[in-house]
Amino acid sequence: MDQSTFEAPAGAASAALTPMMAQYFEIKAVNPGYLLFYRMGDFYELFFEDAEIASAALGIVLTKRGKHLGEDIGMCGVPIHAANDYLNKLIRLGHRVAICEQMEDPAEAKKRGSKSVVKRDVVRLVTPGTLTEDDHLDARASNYLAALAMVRHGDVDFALAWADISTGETFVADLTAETLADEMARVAPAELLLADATRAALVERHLFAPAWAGIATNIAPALADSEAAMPVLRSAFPADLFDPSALSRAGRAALGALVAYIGDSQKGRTAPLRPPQANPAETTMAIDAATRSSLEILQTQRGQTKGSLRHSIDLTVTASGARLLASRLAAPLRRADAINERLDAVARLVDDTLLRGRLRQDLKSVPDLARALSRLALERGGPRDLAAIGKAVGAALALATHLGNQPELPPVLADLAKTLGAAPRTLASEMGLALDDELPLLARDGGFVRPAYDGVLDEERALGRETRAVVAALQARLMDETDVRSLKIKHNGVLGFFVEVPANHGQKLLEAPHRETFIHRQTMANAMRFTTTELAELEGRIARAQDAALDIELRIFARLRQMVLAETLQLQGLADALAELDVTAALAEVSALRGYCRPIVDDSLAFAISGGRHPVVELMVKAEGQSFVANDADLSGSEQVGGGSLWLVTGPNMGGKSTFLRQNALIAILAQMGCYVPADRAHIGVVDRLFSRVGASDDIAHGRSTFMVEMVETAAILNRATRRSLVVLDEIGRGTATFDGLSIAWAAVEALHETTGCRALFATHFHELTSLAKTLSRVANVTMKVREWEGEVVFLHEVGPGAADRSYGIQVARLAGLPAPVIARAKQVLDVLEQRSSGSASSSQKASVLDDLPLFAHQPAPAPKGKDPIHEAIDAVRPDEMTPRQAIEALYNLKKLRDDARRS
Ligand SMILES: Nc1ncnc2c1ncn2[C@@H]1O[C@H](COP(=O)(O)OP(=O)(O)OP(=O)(O)O)[C@@H](O)[C@H]1O
Repeated sequence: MDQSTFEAPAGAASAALTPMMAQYFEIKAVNPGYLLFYRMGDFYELFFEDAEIASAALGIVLTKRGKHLGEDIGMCGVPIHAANDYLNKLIRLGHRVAICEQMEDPAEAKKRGSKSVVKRDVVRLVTPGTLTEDDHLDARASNYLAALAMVRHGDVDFALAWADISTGETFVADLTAETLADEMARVAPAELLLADATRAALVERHLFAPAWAGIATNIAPALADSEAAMPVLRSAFPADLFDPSALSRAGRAALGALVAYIGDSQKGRTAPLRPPQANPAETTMAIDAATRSSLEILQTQRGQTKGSLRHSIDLTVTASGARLLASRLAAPLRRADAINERLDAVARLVDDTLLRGRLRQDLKSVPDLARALSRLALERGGPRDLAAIGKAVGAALALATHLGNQPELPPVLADLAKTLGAAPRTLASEMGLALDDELPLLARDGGFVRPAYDGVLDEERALGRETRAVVAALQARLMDETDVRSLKIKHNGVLGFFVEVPANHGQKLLEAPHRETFIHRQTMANAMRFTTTELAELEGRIARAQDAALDIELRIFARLRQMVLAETLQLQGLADALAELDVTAALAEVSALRGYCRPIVDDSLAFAISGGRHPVVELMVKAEGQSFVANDADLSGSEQVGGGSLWLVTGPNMGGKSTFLRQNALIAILAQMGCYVPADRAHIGVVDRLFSRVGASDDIAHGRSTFMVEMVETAAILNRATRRSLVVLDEIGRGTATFDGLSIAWAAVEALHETTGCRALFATHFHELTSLAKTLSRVANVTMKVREWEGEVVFLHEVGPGAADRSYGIQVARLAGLPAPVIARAKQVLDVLEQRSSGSASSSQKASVLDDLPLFAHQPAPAPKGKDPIHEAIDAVRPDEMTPRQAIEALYNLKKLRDDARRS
């Protein structure tokens, strides 16, 4: 333990710093903004304000340790063995932590003088975007660190670079003011690096989303400099795989900042970043932030995975497969040939149940290769990570054999078989030979090398075991010599080996002749402890054997680690292949289990879905024992006719409009990510951009009303949608006065039809809009069918041609439990308004009818009484006065009345 002290010496001037305090302040000063975990023996201690923050956040005791400038120094401590949990909690709460370790043995420091302080240094900065440990990460989600850079000249405004250091994936993309928010929504980084000037420019241009404030880390402008970035990037990536000069200035600046920040946070350890993929969005379907949220692709609008599209189709069996599935869902493809290649692979596994089952079974035991590799590279890995690599390689080879035995594999599967088959076999065999079955988390705990792997290690271990036998023999001898039968040789961390006798025999050993042999160490309540020269020598031999064995094990660990790191690129490729195989098999599984169909995907402007279902609502409805009603949609068009078609969807609230709208957007996403779709048949001409505005949203944090948000989003659609886009819009114009709203909706439909020519579904309660179908050739009216029965509305959830004549809002309000007087009053008002708009009454008549209506506030309208025979029969029933027989008869009568009513 470090003997130096943190406290100012008693009586010293209050400003005097002990050497340790000086060291603390020095380290703290170069790591501003971080809570400093300052290692002292078996604890990380936090001081001053850090201690106050951490004790409040972690619920641990805040104590005092001496004074500084006349004030108490607050302190709290975190034991080393539990540090990970505390760290995790702090990071989740948005704190950043600098881990400061002791860089030498306290004995070393002592050699320099009794007052010397143990050398300490920060070995790692822990931030939300630089996590690598399994305890800190969600195994099934990527954890991106992103850097945003801006240049004020040239054609590119912004660039975003992002990487997951737990897997090495790295990307960089040029962005414009328009695409910035979309890309941020797709990447969803855990931490965003940006310089103050960039942030200010974004805020000024209303481009800084409020949510980014919570993940933003301010970096020095010099870090995001396009020139300074060049040497950083040249040394980070192999020249033959990546040429930084091919990037835009902004791209270089962003990527340079990202790499430099990662380097700094890992304090010299190299994260295994892969050569960056540039501009990944160029080949994928553009989906803006509002659409992602509206369609609940990766998470619901409440931020939960359950209930999202991902949750409903994720049948992957590995963590890396789950991460890849999520990134494919977030970025469906835009090229028909690439999509069809994926679909070919899925189709093969849909058809071959046996092969699919076998692959999935084998995949289940594949460990997370990419994350194990990353930890090893960052010197944070242990024996279990080595074993994971060996196991993954072994599994890859087995999978390659299953696949390789199959005739005529589609290209994607053939490529996967090739990559898997080329896995570095020696790693699997070496790890199998070297590593034991039960492994410690950390190499320094030792005991992980399998017996018979290393001759010298076996010898040292045998020596350790032998000396233990010698200890047993010594105990027997001492027992005989002293004639104390209860004498024991024991071991603890403080004394090492010692002889223990019960208290009543202790005196005997303190006296001649035994006192020549036994040296007193400790007196306990019930026992007395001694040592002997022989025992001390033996202890030295055991300790030396243990040290020697551990030393050999650590050298073996280092060699195995080097073997693994030498194959980094190949192992990363292998991790990708394993994830891709898992995703392909999982999509095939979901397609087969749920009766999805293979979509035809081409470059036409088709969008023809027969028997389409909503992948999430279908599961929910089925879980409630009901069946989901499948619906067709046909928005197909062509260049010749001026583009795609637009369906105006009318129908009652709760009739299933939103579900129908969303299901078609989700079908497009699933098809283009390379999955079968929930439909009987589907033909989709590739969609370049998807827009979906379904369900109200407001943005109070941004100071914009629901209507304002709606208009901003509608503007984005009208400005950005192309002929290839799919637009799904729900009730545009509902948030303002009726006529304003109607006019806006009317003009938006005309613009989509006449100018954009995209394929669109447009749900509305403005029934006036349906007359557009008469004048606009590619507009068609459909409606959600309902049936009315005894004043109740029954939703059929079926889409049929035509327009709804009513919204049934009042019936839905009654279902929702609005008080009966309110419902009755609403009906009266509706009747008057309908008469007025039908023009059957003169204006003075209408006014007087409205005036004559009893006002709800003064005189609640009576709840409507049942006048039909069923209600009358029920009213006539007096259960207390009935015999069982009469009750049965009454029941039969009621059923008969109900049947009569149905027939009429
Ligand atoms: N095709 C369907 N088959 C079976 N049930 C359905 C179907 N479509 C919708 N539903 C059920 O009806 C409920 C309401 O659907 P939805 O939210 O789509 O209605 P809506 O017409 O958009 O209503 P509102 O206009 O009030 O938003 C769903 O939660 C679901 O339970």
